[in-house]
Amino acid sequence: VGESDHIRTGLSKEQLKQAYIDNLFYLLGRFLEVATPHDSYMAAAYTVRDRMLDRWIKTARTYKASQARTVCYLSAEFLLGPHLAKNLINLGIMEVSREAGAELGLDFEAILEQEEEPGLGNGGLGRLAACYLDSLATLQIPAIGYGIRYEFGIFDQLIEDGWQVEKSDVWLRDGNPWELPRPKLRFPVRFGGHTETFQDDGRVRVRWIPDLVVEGRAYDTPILGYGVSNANLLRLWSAHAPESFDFQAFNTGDYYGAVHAKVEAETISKVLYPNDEPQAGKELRLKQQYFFASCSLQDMIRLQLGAAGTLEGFHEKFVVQLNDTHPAIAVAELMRLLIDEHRMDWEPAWEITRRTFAFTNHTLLPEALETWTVALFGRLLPRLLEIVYEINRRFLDKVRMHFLGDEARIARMSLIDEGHGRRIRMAHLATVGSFAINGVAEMHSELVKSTILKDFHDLWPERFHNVTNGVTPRRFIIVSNPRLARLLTECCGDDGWVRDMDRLRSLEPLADDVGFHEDWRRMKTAAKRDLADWLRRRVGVNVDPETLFDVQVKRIHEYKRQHLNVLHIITLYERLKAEPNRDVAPRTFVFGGKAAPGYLMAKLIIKLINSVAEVINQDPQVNDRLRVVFMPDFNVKNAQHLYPAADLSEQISMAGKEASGTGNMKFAMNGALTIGTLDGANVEIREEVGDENFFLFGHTAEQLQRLQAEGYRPWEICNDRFELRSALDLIASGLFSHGDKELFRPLVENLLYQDPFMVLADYELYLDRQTEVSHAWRDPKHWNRMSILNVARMGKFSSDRSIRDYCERIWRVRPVPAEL
Ligand SMILES: CCc1ccc([C@H](C)CC(=O)N[C@@H]2O[C@H](CO)[C@@H](O)[C@H](O)[C@H]2O)cc1
Repeated sequence: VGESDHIRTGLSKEQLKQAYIDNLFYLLGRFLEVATPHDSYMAAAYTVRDRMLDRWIKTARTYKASQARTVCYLSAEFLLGPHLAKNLINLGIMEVSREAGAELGLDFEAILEQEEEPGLGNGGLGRLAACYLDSLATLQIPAIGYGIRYEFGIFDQLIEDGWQVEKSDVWLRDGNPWELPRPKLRFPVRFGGHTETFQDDGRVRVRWIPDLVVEGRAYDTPILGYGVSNANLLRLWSAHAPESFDFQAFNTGDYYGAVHAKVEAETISKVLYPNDEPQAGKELRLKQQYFFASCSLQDMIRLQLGAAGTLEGFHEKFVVQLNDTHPAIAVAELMRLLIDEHRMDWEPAWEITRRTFAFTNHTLLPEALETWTVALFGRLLPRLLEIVYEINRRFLDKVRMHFLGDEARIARMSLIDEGHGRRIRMAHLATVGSFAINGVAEMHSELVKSTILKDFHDLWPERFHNVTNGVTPRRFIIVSNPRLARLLTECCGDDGWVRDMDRLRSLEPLADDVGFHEDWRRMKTAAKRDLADWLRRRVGVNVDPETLFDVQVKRIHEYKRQHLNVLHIITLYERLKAEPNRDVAPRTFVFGGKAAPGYLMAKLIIKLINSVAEVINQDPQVNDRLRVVFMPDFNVKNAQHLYPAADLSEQISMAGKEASGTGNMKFAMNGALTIGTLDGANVEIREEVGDENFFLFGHTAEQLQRLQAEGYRPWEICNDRFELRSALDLIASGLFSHGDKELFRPLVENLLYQDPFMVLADYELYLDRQTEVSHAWRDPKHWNRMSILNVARMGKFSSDRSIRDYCERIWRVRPVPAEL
């Protein structure tokens, strides 16, 4: 029976309908008439999964046969988003599935809405990992994503009385049809205890006697490429107790004792840490990091021994990308496995290790650079501490030889920060153990070399690279914005742009085509209407699709400066109150984003946004021209409603703080114009789209540094900026807090007397640029021209380009097409 006509792999409408009915029947014990929307979703998911497994098995067979060099992407976060629509697109069966669903009387949108998104990440770093998995499969690069199967992902965000309220994310409640448990694939991971040395045929070896051993079990999720047969693997580890029930304890009536080991073990993969920059430094976090690093390396060693029977050449078979410092412990763990478990000597083990790892840094914020106290690290991972000490001893010997007598440099470069209570610098461990280090945008990579890793760049300039981030056009154009996707395919003549986005340049000549402008305006307005409907249904707020949709969605953080955006809104409000007939382009401000639960200032900013919204939206004098909305629970699923509908994308971080940003790329790819600072990837977006098609404002990173060096006194800025003074006074007056002058005092005083992220310094420049935006909006022909040129010139920011860069510059891997 040929592939195509097999009921479980065929892609024809009839085969999909039959497969759906069969899955409803045999997997869910349901039939059409009684199936609930969730049953329908599960049956649809299994129908799609079968087609993916078919490709996955053939891919695995092809990779095995070709002994292909494999990229292993180690990340504590994978923000995948809902699977169904994305997999239908990548299989090329979205349209035929819609038809099949219609003929079966199914509500396709309702089925898609059913899916609980796997929120196994916080923000940029986790979503980037997901985009990269999509591009690795689409480019047919043999790759494995390794991470943690958190039982609870990023919290669901409710807004109650304007405040963020966190609800646990029970994403596995109704089962997950996209994963395959691999109960037999399990690895032991040790914690605590002590080490002891012993003689082993004339050599001193070390054994680690742990006082806790947990078991890592694999759960596999196929990741299918777009328009190819390759399906790669995402392997997530879940923690279990080797013995999940202690019968002896039970016999003695110690019921808690009976399940203690089980509970303690499972806690390790229980929940994602919801912090998006500041390091928690919690023991459980270190346990999580070591747990998945160890399971992943043990799995690679199993594959290597299975394929080659030796660990020689391990670094030729595998290249391991460390997604920030969260998996950096892997450097020491590979040494432990090679030396202690596979009885290799230090030197050959180190040669393999340092040729295996590459490290990506995603942030310059000092509080996000992870360090662990030697005390905690040593207590939890005694053998790893010994290995870190030895790596450090040998490394510092080299540094001493290179920089004779420069003890200050030695202290700065050491893996151990001897000050601050002796802490292990994970960024240094990752850097010393890697053959390549990269930042995530040109400006950021330069700052990595000139600031946090300067000493290492002085020592190893050849190891430092830049790979500017990218996003997958499959999810962020085709799934999110099918109208735009159709228009682009029409203009380009085929869908080649989906895998080669530079082809969108062929849109440029249409930037002055009146007819095309009409198509373009219709596409954008329809997306804005969809968002308006969605916001009415979900948030209960009415917005006018004819207004300028000004959108800022990202994690809430002071360096991202959501509060600068609010100051603009308050100033507009005051201007309109003072001069009701003032010519202000009607705007709808949309905010969204989660705050780390312990980050009080970020939570206060959410409250301020909702409080300002409450006053403005109820003010009949202005609410026809100003409307403010905070969209709750910003996640991948909800974001897909926003990117197509935005006219203006707010990328207003303090210059030098946002490593790259990726939301900026998603908005510009969907035709939004960007108002932004010279920060992260904004710099490159402006270069690509043309500075005449980008609303740049603000001080540069150098200018801000100089301002700070000269002694920055934010309160003085207010003295001769009346509107700024007035906006801050209005907040302090209690207007937005029912007269309570205390509520926002911490925020107002922070801005007036510290303002660490230079909000006041950039206020006037921002407002001036925003005035220009309003003028530009008044000229739809000009606006649409800029919008079309933005999309035409965003090819560089496809994650396919990023992955090609990694393959050529760092990983040295080549595509291995899987044959169906
Ligand atoms: C220890 C807690 C913690 C958790 C996550 C992180 C991430 C590095 C934060 C993050 O997501 N950084 C973002 O990474 C994106 C992908 O490269 C960039 O586009 C963003 O600029 C950067 O803030 C730091 C510290």
